[in-house]
Amino acid sequence: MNLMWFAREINKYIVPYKWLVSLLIAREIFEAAFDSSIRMSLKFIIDAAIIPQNYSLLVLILLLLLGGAILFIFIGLLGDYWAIVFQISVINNIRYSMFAHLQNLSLEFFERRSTGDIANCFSGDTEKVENSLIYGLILVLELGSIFFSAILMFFLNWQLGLISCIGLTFCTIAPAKIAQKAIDKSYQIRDKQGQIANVVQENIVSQAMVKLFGLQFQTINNFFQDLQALKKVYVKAKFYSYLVQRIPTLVFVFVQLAVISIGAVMAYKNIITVGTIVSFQVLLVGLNLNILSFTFSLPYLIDGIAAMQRICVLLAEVPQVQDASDAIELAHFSSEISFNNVTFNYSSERKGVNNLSLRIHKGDFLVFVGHSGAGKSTIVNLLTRLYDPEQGQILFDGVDLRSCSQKSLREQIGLVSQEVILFNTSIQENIRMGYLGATDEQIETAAKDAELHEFILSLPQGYDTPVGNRGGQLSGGQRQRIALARALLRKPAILILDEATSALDPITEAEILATVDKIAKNRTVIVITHRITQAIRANVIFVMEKGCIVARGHHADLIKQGGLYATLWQQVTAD
Ligand SMILES: Nc1ncnc2c1ncn2[C@@H]1O[C@H](COP(=O)(O)OP(=O)(O)OP(=O)(O)O)[C@@H](O)[C@H]1O
Repeated sequence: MNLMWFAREINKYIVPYKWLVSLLIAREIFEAAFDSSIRMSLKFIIDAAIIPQNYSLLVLILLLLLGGAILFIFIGLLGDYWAIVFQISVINNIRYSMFAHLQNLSLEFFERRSTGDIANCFSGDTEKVENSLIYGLILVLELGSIFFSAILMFFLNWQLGLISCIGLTFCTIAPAKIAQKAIDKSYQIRDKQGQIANVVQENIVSQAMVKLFGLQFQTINNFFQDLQALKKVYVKAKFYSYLVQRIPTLVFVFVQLAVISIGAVMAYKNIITVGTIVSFQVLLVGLNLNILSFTFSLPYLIDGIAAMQRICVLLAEVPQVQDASDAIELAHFSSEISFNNVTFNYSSERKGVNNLSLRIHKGDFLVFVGHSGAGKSTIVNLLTRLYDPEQGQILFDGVDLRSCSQKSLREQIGLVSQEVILFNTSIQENIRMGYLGATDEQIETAAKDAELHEFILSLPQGYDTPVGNRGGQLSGGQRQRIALARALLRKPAILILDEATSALDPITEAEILATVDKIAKNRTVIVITHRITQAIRANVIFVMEKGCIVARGHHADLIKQGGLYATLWQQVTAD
């Protein structure tokens, strides 16, 4: 059983709450000691007080037990409170570490791991770890009680104590092998549950499509298959878990039987007193309860270990794009960005760009055109360092992007993409995400630049108007303008529009492009587009095909060259 591994991992999150752990352990020790003392007191009550008729000793023992019981209740309640504070502190510590780690992971990770599965690490997995903490504490308590009982058993009679201890050892060793299997299977359950969470999440966000395409039957059927797969793993895992739970109790029945028989014979032959055999039996009955409670906790611990393994896998993810330890802060963009023989592929099947070289000068208005999948957005991904090139270099004013901090690069870039991400908060707060330190006046200026201000003022709640879930209460054009205002709030040296207007109607598109033209005067602007008519405004056009730049120049030059650009232009103008 990976108990030691689990203890080591969980310990990292427990360290700040060591004082709570000490209090909880002290409570466990007290409770275990008191529990055993009650069982043991019978020997003294019978052999030293009842049989010799020593009334004052009997009263003294009972008073001591009463005092202990009052303390037991008080410490028990206090311990429950400490345990609750301990659990939520440790679990929140794990959640915090995971969340902070996620913020540093590269885009590649979020494309590889499903959202529902990641979310499941925060809810389902942490819940399992939380349970394992609760039951882990019970386990420690029961182990403490078992330990105290074992000492008292030796004290009462070493032969019977030895038989009991051998049996107890077997009770704990026997299920260890199965426990490892149970943990492995439990890990698979957690994985399957992550997949199911993802399916549900995906289904909720794509309800419009499910309904329009009549996919209800198909999705229900697929979901049923997923549930069946979960059931298969679940039954196996839980059966192993329950085996781990059952074996100690079954073995202990034989230990009890052996002790009763041998103890009864010894008492019959006057080798031990009646008080000893009664106390021993009470200890054994108590021990049985301890073992029941101990084994009841094991499945929770198994689930917790599997969940912790998943959490550790997530925490072990290494960001593909990282700042070097000696990363430098980029100065304000002053001259040029150059791509020198850059090659990048998302995977062996997914080609990005191939041996690509280009220059972007300060103040340029560049447009990248080309068919879908030509690699236009990949250039933006590389320029913003969402990915690093496999070969070649990207130099920003002569500094390799790999050697500068991601923050100092991204601070200089304002990006508006086709898919606008808005948070379910007010218009003002959505714009503020562009620069958290912005004043209300700066937000207003950005909104004016994006020609959004008048529209916002026409709303009853003005800048405080909520945008709704994923900006659902606004039109596509309004969402794009918010995204533009957000990008402008950063006062970016480089403004990138990646298919930012592709989804808009021609009138809204023309309005936004006119706004961009005005803004472009003091900036470097990069436009990625399918719509070749937008290229006419550029001072340099890059034509892309299959990850390469196949032509570059002004509109008139490219038309003269007669390649892909001219063909695309002809197609559009012929329409
Ligand atoms: N995140 C990603 N993971 C894997 N492959 C990707 C990813 N993004 C793009 N690709 C692949 O890289 C290639 C270039 O894609 P890219 O998005 O750069 O093209 P594009 O010219 O911008 O296309 P479009 O105009 O359709 O947006 C495509 O084959 C695409 O399938």
